[in-house]
Amino acid sequence: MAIALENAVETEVAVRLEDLHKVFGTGRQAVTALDGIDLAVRPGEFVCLVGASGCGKTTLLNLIAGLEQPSSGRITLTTSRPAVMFQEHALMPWLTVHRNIELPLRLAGVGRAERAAKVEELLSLVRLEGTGRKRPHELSGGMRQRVALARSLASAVQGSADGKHALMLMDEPFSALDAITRDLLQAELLRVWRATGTAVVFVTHDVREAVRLGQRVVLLSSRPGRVVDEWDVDGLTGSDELVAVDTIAAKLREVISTHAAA
Ligand SMILES: Nc1ncnc2c1ncn2[C@@H]1O[C@H](COP(=O)(O)OP(=O)(O)OP(=O)(O)O)[C@@H](O)[C@H]1O
Repeated sequence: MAIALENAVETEVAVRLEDLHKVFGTGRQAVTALDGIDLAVRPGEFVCLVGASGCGKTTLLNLIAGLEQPSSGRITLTTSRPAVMFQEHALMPWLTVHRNIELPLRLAGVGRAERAAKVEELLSLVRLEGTGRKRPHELSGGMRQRVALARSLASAVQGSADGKHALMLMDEPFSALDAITRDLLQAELLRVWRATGTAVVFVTHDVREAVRLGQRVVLLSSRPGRVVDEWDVDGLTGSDELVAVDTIAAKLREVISTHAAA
């Protein structure tokens, strides 16, 4: 069980998971959430994790983020400390948008002038110019998630200032939004991802979202979570994209029904 930080330039892997296990509780109460996960993510790669509810997607992100410790196995990050974005925006309600976004920079000891410039840049990147003085409750749900995205980017990009690759871990960040807002934010995320070159591990139970966003889709089985299959979906459009969605959704249904019958 180890989380190793290595020099990014020496390897083409941003994240490597080797035979990762996670068991919650002990004895008869024990729940095996993850049962031997092997996965590698390249620098700048966008990987989507899909799977049925309870298959361990969030647990996997928490392990990569260092919020939980693995029961066994190895996690290697060549990146700076990963930035995390959850379904709930988790903004500080008493802070303005500007203050929320600059928080990771402040914690990293970045000077005032540089912080201000960076926040302006990030606000423009997520198309929220002019909202810096507002507080979260004055914004729509979609705008709040944009602020959360900007804050995660601040954290990811700041961490990568030392020359390491950036990594963002996203746990169903758009699932609480209405379909139109979700669609817009997916497009925004892709634009921002291309602009920043950060690696992304994105958890969703929505296969369509996974195929639209990801370069690679990884399917996890349910309890215990294992990697069942993966698909290269980079650059698919039109009918190819629809075929990929159908194929992955069929496999997901199969995994769910196998689990239900077990
Ligand atoms: N802190 C914990 N203590 C005990 N069991 C846990 C804990 N966290 C997760 N689990 C269990 O581990 C399994 C995986 O949970 P996890 O939240 O990672 O799944 P998930 O795929 O993210 O689910 P969902 O899609 O519903 O969010 C579940 O059976 C869950 O009950």
